[in-house]
Formats: sequence, C-alpha cells, structure tokens
Amino acid sequence: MRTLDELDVKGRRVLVRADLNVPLDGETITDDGRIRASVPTIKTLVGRGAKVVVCAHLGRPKGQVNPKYSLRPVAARLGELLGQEVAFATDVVGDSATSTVEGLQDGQVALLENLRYEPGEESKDDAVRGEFAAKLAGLAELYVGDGFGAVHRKHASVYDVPGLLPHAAGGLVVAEVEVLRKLTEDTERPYVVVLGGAKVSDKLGVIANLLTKVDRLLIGGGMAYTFLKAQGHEVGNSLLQEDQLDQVRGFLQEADERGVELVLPVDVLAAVTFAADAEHDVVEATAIPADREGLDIGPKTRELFAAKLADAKTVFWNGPMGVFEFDAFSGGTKAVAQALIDSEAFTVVGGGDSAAAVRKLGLPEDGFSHISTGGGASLEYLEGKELPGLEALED
Ligand SMILES: Nc1ncnc2c1ncn2[C@@H]1O[C@H](COP(=O)(O)OP(=O)(O)OP(=O)(O)O)[C@@H](O)[C@H]1O
Ligand SMILES: O=C(O)[C@H](O)COP(=O)(O)O
Repeated sequence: MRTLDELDVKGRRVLVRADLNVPLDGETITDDGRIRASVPTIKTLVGRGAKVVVCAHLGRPKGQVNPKYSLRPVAARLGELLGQEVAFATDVVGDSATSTVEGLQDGQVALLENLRYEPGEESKDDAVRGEFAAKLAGLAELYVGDGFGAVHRKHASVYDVPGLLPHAAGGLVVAEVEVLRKLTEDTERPYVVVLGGAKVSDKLGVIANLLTKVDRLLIGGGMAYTFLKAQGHEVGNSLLQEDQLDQVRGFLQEADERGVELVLPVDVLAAVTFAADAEHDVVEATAIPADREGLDIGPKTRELFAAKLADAKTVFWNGPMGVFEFDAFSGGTKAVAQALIDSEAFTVVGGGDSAAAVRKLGLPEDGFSHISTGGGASLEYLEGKELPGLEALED
C-alpha cells in the first residue's frame, strides 16, 4: 500500500475515508476513541497544506436521511481535538457538500454528512455504487483510506472511490495492519479468541474460519444465545439468530472434530426487560426462563473465562460480554478485560464498543498490547480474508 508520504497533497482536495462510528447518547458522544484515532492522519494532511474533506458513516441509517445518525456532533468534537474549525456539510454529495468543499482554504478541514444517508454507499449493485462513488470522488483530487473499522465493507467510499482517484493508506490503517499481521504470523499458542457483542449475524460468519486457526474460542455477549439454543436450551427473549441455528450446530460439531475448545457461558444474568434498572437474577445458562433475556455472563462464567485465558499466549477479543452500557450488566465485560490485563499474552481488543467498554469501565488502556478501532474488520483480517478496503488501496 502507498502511504501518505507518497502523495503530494499541498493545495489539493484530499478525501479521507475515516471510521467515526462512535456511540452516541442523543447528541452526546459517549466515547470519542475512533475520532481521536482519526486525528493524526488529518493533522498530517493539514500540516502539509491539503484541503481535507473527511467522510464517514455513523450507525446504520440504511440509505435514508435520519437526524438520529447525523455526524454533526462528530464534526464539533473533531474540531475540538484538531484545535481548528471543521466545516460541516449537511449532505454527502449535494449542494452543501459542493459549496463546503469549494470554500476550503489550504490546511482547512470539512466533514461530510453520514455516507449511509445515500443508498449508493452500501448498494450491492456495482453500477449504483459506482454512480455514487463517482459523485463522491468528484469532490476531491486525492483519496486517503484511513477508516480501518470499515475496511471489511465493500462500500462506495471504501472500495470504489480509491479506484477513481490517486490514493494512499492513512497512518491508522497502516498501524492497524502492522499489529494484526502479528496475530496471523507465527502466532504463539495457546491462541484464544473471545467473541461477544450484538452484531451476531455479521460475526457468526467468521467463526468457521477461526475454528481452523485458534485453540480456544470463548463465546459470550449477545453471540452466546444462538449457541445455547443450538444445543437445545431455552434462551427466552435473549438476542437470537434463529436463521443461523443450523450453521451454529455445524460449528459445534466442527470444533469438536478439530479439537478446538468452544467455551460457552454456564450462567447468565437474566433480566425481565432491556433496561439499566431491569430486575434480574443469575440463572444457569441452560435454564433461562422463557420471559427473561440474558444481558450479561454470570459469575461462574466470568471465572471460567478467566481460567481459559490464564495460560493463553495470544488473545484477540471482540464484542462486550454483556450490555456494558448499563452498570448492572457490565461485570462480565470488566472480568474478561481484567483477565486480559492480568495475562502475559499478546492481547488485542478490537471493536468500537469493545474499546469504548475498556475506557468506560476505567481500565488502563496500556494493559493491552493493542486496542484496535476495528471489530468486524479485525476479525475478518484474522480470518485471512481479502478485505475490500485494503485491496482497493493496493497499487
Ligand atoms: N447479551 C446481550 N444482549 C444484547 N446486547 C448485547 C449483549 N451483550 C452485548 N451486547 C451489546 O453489544 C454491543 C456491541 O456489539 P458489537 O458487535 O457492535 O461490538 P463492537 O466492539 O462495537 O464491534 P464492531 O466494531 O464490529 O461494531 C454493545 O452495545 C452491547 O450492549
Ligand atoms: O462499528 C464498526 O464495526 C464499523 O464502523 C463498521 O460498521 P458496520 O458494522 O455498521 O458496517
């Protein structure tokens, strides 16, 4: 991949694809880690006299304008972190974007509105995506791919635009790839992967491949219930990917055949509803009442997972063990994070919410070997898959 140093950016409009997909509570950013991670590349471009046009997505508005997913609060925070104003375009490739970009002087920065307001961004139809990509590319002269958390998405801003403009990889992408490569080459064993979170259907897909690489797979968070159900247990109202039960049964069997230890929760915090103050009890994972939902792993599981991590030499963790945003259901995530901190292994945490959880729970970030901005992206990298956003940056 060409790096920033190989692009002559002075006086030129540079489109930077960043991952600014941060958690919001209304308009308040609850964790700005991904914005902070994007700052060095933007600062470098500013320092070299580029006109910097940042583009990014927030959440999943599915091709529709939805104020709930506006990047406006992110523009304000980015401005604070950069120490300079960030002009905000209220659309992606419309009049506001055009005039905002035209108004940029050398060393100034603009942020476009949420890319995913445009149906062309995520379209599976190459022509539709290509049409949108051409409009986006038309705003700039050069392209920098720096949104590591989104490089696994074959989206217009990630995959198609770099094909239309001279391009380079930003510093964040280069740094992330360098660390993750260590996990794929001469991995020290035991190699343990911990999976949780809520993007169950997305991330179940990576398991087939991980089973060929890891020694142990610990499954918690919203991911665990599809496994428990596949084993024939009641999971009540817990997060469930009903249509992938057969696939998961296949994983259970394959893990067995390959001698991979697949470790599931043995107890969970089962709540009456999805709320911060929800009434809840610790129940056996095999006996979740039909009217309850599992919102965290239970105390016995925390001990079990910590024991399974104790002798690891390499650990990758993606996805919180529970709804850590609610204090009552953050204990499992904290226990797993602490087990990684206590371990002598090479430990990598990946994912927007996983990294946010580490910070929210007041854990030391330097207790991990690396905190990656990518969740799904890191997992797919570890699978050894060719990632569209990295492929597009290759010369
Ligand atoms: N048992 C559960 N039920 C419902 N939601 C859960 C449960 N456990 C965890 N979650 C939720 O999972 C979310 C995070 O999942 P996600 O898969 O998005 O992780 P991530 O670290 O952000 O990775 P990525 O970067 O790929 O998005 C959190 O908001 C958390 O509340
Ligand atoms: O949060 C993430 O993992 C990235 O920003 C990608 O978001 P997505 O899973 O909605 O594509």
